[in-house]
Order: sequence, then C-alpha cells, then structure tokens
Amino acid sequence: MSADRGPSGTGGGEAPPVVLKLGGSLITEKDRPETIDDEALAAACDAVAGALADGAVERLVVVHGGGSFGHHHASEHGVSTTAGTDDAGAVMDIHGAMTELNDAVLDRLHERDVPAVPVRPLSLSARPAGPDGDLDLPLSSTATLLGEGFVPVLHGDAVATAGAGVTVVSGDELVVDLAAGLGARRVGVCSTVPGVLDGDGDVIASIGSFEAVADALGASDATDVSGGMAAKVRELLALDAPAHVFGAAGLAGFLRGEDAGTRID
Ligand SMILES: Nc1ncnc2c1ncn2[C@@H]1O[C@H](COP(=O)(O)OP(=O)(O)OP(=O)(O)O)[C@@H](O)[C@H]1O
Ligand SMILES: C=C(C)CCOP(=O)(O)O
Repeated sequence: MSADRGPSGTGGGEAPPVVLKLGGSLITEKDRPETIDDEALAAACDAVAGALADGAVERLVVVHGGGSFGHHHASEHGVSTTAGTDDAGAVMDIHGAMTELNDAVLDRLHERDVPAVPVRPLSLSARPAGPDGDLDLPLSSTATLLGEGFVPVLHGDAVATAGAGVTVVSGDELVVDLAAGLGARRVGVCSTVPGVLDGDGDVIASIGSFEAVADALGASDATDVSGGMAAKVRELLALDAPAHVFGAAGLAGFLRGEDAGTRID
C-alpha cells in the first residue's frame, strides 16, 4: 500500500467533516453473493481521492454498506437490524464478509494515496435493550483519526445487542450517528439510484418529511436486511446537516459542494 499518513494531523479546530456513504448496491453486485463491482468501486474511489487532493474536502469520513457481502450472510442466518442471533458462526459469517469488503475498499483507496484506516463497529458499538434503544457508537477513535489527518472508513456490521445477541447495524445508522456526533457539514449517500424516485420514476428534488414521500418509498430490490430506501430516508430526516442521496454520476459534484440527487433536510 502506498497511503501515507495524512497531512493535517493538527488536533482540534478543523473544518467540520463530510460524511459519505458508499452504498453496498453501488460498490457490489448486490444480486451476486460476495461480488464487488470493480468499476463502480474504482470510480467512487477516484472521486474521493480527487476531492481530497484538490482540497474540495478537507476532512472526510467514509462509511460503506453491505451489498452482496453483509446482506447475503445476514439473510441466510435470519439476522436483521431487529432480529438477532446467538450463534458465533453466524456473527463471523456476517462480520467476516464485511471485513473482506472493507479490505477491498481500503485497498482501492490506498492505491489512490487516500490515508484510509478501518474503524470496526462490531468492536466499538452496541445496542442497549428495548425497542427505543439508540445505538451506542463511541466517536473518539473516529474523531481523533480525523484530527490526525486520516480518513476513517466504517461499514455496516454485526453489532452486540442487549437481549437479542447480535443484530445488524446498517451503514445508514452509522452515517446519522457520525454526522450528528462529529458536527458534519454535509452528508452524502451514494447508491445505484440517481436519487429518491417518485411514483413516476423521477428524482424527487427535496424531501422534508417522511409522510410526503412514504408512498413512493420501498425496500431494496435486492436481498437487504436493513430496510432499503425507506429506512434510509427515515434515518437521514433525523439529521441537522443537509443530506443528499444520489447515484455514481452525482458523487464528484457532491464532494465539490454541489447539490446532487435528492436533498433531505
Ligand atoms: N422510491 C425509491 N427511490 C429510489 N430507490 C428505491 C425507492 N424505493 C425502493 N428503492 C430501492 O432502494 C434501493 C437502494 O437502497 P439500498 O439499501 O439497496 O442501497 P444501498 O445503501 O446502496 O445498499 P446497502 O444497503 O447494501 O448499503 C434501490 O436500488 C431501489 O431498489
Ligand atoms: C448487512 C450488513 C452486515 C450491513 C448492512 O449495512 P447497510 O448495507 O448499510 O444497510
């Protein structure tokens, strides 16, 4: 790997970060178990590397989804964001597949000199008991890595869950906690669709409430244990920072500070 430690390394007082999710449906072939979409992943990493190199983004946290890695194994074991398992083998299947995908994302970023380092939710995070138990995601490692000039890369994962064993935490949940806790400037979710689509298949320019678009929102077309587009919009509406949902064509523009796809705020 050729990635060096990032240039800033200055501690506190830096610009608020951008939080970017690379959707699993973008970077994998979601219908084919454990298959990376090499072209799409490379293009996304090019856009990230370009934005960091030309200073369009100073501080960046990347989150990636599960695609045909996490969702496939979670579904086979009957595990979702609400249904847990007490089988260590199932946890290893889910977490192991996400580790493999995370390694691939890190490799592609390192090839482009992005100082990316993994932050693993299974080792860091937990859900307390009860239906309203908010995810506990300690942020000090991510914040410190950012301050030291790195690009932390988190991912949807298996997560310890009081009273349920281990469930799934989606990248969308992580994005929301990271953005709120780190005071993100902007949030981007890059997926296979060009934005949130209305009933006619057109991109909805902006969404301010779930009810206004609920009829158009569905689950993912592929195997998915975390709720697809409906869950994504619900999560992003809870944020203070503006969020955008867009496709591959919108990524470079989003990183330059432009509006892309659907704006959610
Ligand atoms: N109204 C809608 N607009 C756009 N996509 C929708 C809509 N309703 C349902 N979808 C589905 O949501 C999918 C995107 O959600 P999905 O969770 O699969 O994306 P992702 O975040 O890229 O993947 P992952 O969850 O693996 O990280 C689309 O591919 C589409 O099948
Ligand atoms: C299925 C797993 C392990 C990750 C789910 O994360 P998401 O793809 O962001 O919903």
